Amino acid sequence: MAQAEEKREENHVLLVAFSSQGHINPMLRLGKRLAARGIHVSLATTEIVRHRMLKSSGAGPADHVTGIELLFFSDGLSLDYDWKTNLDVYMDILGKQGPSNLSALIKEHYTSPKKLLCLVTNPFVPWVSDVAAEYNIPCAMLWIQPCALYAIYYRCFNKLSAFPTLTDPDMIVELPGLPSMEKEDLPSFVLPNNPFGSFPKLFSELFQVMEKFKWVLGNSFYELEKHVIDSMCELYPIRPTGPLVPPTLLGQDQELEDASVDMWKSDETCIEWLTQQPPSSVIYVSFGSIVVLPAKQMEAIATALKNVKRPFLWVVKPPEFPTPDGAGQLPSWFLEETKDQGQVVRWSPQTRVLSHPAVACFITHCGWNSMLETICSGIPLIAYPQWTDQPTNAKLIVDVFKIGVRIKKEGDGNISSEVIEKCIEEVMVGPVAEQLRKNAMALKAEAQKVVAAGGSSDENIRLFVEEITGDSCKKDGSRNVGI
Ligand SMILES: O=c1ccn([C@@H]2O[C@H](COP(=O)(O)OP(=O)(O)O)[C@@H](O)[C@H]2O)c(=O)[nH]1
Ligand SMILES: O=C(/C=C/c1ccccc1)O[C@@H]1O[C@H](CO)[C@@H](O)[C@H](O)[C@H]1O
Repeated sequence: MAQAEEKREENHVLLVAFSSQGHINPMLRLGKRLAARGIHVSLATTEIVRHRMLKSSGAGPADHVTGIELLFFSDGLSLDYDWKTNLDVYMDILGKQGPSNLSALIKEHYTSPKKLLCLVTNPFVPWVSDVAAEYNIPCAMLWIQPCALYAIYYRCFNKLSAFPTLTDPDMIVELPGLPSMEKEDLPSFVLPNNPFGSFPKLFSELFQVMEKFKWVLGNSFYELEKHVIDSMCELYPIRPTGPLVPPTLLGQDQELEDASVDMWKSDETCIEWLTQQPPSSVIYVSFGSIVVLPAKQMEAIATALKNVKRPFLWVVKPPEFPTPDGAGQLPSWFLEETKDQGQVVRWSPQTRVLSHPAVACFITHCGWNSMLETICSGIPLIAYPQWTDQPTNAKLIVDVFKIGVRIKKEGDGNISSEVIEKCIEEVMVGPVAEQLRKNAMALKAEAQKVVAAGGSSDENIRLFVEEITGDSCKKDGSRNVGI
């Protein structure tokens, strides 16, 4: 047997991730923390990731990320398939083709699959637990959104609490460990008018068979979400092991190397530009890798940035599937009229941007990775959520973590530039801004503590490793540090 194969047999965990950067990177970072405790780790995802990584780096085959081996399987579709327009079809085909393709990959790469300690999956590929069962391997899930979302979906899809319906769309949702939530605060997938049917179906199936997952790990930390984490103890516990962000943001760069993939090439010139700006002066704006804002909303943000006359750095990622209505594009006047005020890039080195001393606040779509990176950088947020977990993440920012404000939509669903300007001023100057900054700095300090030796997330990882390697006497998945 070749040496690499021998290694795979011994103390090995296979992570399986959905193809988005925001799903793969927390998995890889969990992988690094397992590797630091002597586990051999590989990550399997779909072919599109290999393709995007090659495009972004222009380099040779992407088969390792700082010691973690990458393996790829087909999602059953061509690389240029327009998943954005056909989201439900995409999820359906992935759910049908993924299991057999992953199973074949495991057979091809592991001479004795049964010897794998564990498969770790994430919520958009829940069928991985069936592949694990086929080989009699235990399965864990890394929940890659706030624990609050885990609790909401668990209660909603097991019908343990009342949620809005077509006949009562405006009801207030009351759940243990969480503030009262209006429909604007709920994840879009639990709303009766959610247009993407595949996600409620996926989550409904997933949350009714949670016992397929021996462990549920979370990309969050106990001290950030203690009430809602405690509320799940009696139902199906979640063990927070995060924040799974680059070690530089946690003061751990000396002891831990980062593992992450870049699907888009970042424009490093913005760091140079940031260095020329006064401390805490720049408004950073980004809506992540997927959201494409309608032209009217782009116009409102552009107008607000120009009017506040403060330096800004705006990530405008060209839409993967452009439309003729100008969605996701800057208004034609913007670059010329703001050329001395700010910078626009197609993709930024976000974690370096957020931790740069010139950055004052972040206007964000509230993707959970962006939120954790901001928490670890200690700066306030301006929330402009769009879909999936983002509305709930915005609610947490404002009412639970108290580190930001939210841009409220008008009755017609649009946003006005005046409202955005008000939000910017609120987080930049005055007593509210001061309090938000204080709270943000306190959470940053807490985040550093939980991942350090003996911190709550570090302990949860230690327990998990003990249990998958059989070094523990108690294996019922219920132990959770902080509870
Ligand atoms: O210009 C950008 C915008 C985003 N990101 C990274 O992309 C991820 C976005 O994940 P998130 O969950 O916030 O949102 P998604 O893109 O998945 O909607 C985060 O890790 C960001 O640091 C980046 O590197 N450069
Ligand atoms: O990264 C995604 C992927 C969404 C997707 C892509 C293709 C087909 C279906 C769905 O979503 C982001 O994930 C983050 C972590 O779960 C989350 O916090 C962000 O809000 C999502 O935008």
